[in-house]
Amino acid sequence: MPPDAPAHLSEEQIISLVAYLAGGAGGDLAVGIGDDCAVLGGDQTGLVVTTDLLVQGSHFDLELMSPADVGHRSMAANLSDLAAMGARPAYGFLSLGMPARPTAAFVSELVGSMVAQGRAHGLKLAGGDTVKAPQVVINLCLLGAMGNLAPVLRSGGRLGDAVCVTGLLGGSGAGLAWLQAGRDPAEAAAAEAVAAHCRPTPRVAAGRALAESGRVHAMMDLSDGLAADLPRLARASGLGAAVEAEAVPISPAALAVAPALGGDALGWALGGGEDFELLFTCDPGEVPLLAQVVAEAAEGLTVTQVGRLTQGPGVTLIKQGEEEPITYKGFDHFQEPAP
Ligand SMILES: Nc1ncnc2c1ncn2[C@@H]1O[C@H](COP(=O)(O)OP(=O)(O)OP(=O)(O)O)[C@@H](O)[C@H]1O
Ligand SMILES: Cc1ncc(C[n+]2csc(CCOP(=O)(O)O)c2C)c(N)n1
Ligand SMILES: [Mg+2]
Repeated sequence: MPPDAPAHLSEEQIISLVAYLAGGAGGDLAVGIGDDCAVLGGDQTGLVVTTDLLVQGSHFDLELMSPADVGHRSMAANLSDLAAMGARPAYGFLSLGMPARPTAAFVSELVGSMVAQGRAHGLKLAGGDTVKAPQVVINLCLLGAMGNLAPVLRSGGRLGDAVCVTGLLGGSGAGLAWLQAGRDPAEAAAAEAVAAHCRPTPRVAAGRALAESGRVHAMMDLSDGLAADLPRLARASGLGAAVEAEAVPISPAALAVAPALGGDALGWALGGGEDFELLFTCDPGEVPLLAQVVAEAAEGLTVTQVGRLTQGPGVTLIKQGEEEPITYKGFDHFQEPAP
């Protein structure tokens, strides 16, 4: 253990410790721990690999959503990491843990929805593992193919780059808050937010089109929220970033439920997580062209410039002209609750 390790670790500190123990990329591993996917080299050149573990109570609550929703979300979360590299989904491996006495209806709903979401993006389920577990746990490992394209990494950002996001942010966090407040998911005002949370759309075609354009410098997907994910992209690029609060494309779905829940729509947009939109950087002059590329690839999906890459250090939020360090927090599994 490193001598300066704190007693209790955050999610990010755990990953740093694992990366320290595992050692970095090299040899036939082109990109190891630290990006959305590992990038294989040597005989496996052109393949990227991602894996995500989803656990009842941490990532989904089967009291609040259907097994089909859980299956869809699990596959979407993983496909989103392939999208972030510009990869084409290829093969999936599903490891499933379930309590005793699982029913055919439950497995059909969960896995059927997962397979349908994968197939819609060209992915074939090719294997996995099944065990009894105290609660439902789902691990997907996906392989993506780059073809003749180089994967778009988090580390390619350049000073002065425009920082852009696809789509709208905050809908998923708002939908989760609605469900966790015990509100009726069928209520019209919340339908869009609940759908954003239960049935997110991974931006596979947009990610591929952005990679194909050759004009994107760095890219990742937004799983923990802009407030957590942009610092990762900026740090990987050796830079900082500034975000204009007024430019953040807050989802109308989040704005619609905020008053009823006493919630903060900007907070969901920056820190709610699980929107699974793409975050990318490019020359500021290329934003309109890339917006067109994305709109054509993904049925009118929008691109919004939310800020720029700076010398740093760190990420600042510009609110009504005032620049301050970003205080919104993204999602961390091991975050201690506020005292
Ligand atoms: N237990 C672990 N062992 C090895 N590598 C890990 C472990 N946990 C995370 N990583 C690696 O650390 C990096 C960041 O992981 P993380 O799960 O935060 O990925 P992400 O893409 O930021 O999030 P998401 O998977 O939600 O999109 C990835 O390269 C991932 O493969
Ligand atoms: C029951 C329940 N509680 C909390 C959340 C919120 N949540 C869980 S994981 C995550 C970020 C991405 O995860 P990871 O970093 O593991 O990929 C977020 C925002 C949820 N969806 N369901
Ligand atoms: Mg990711």
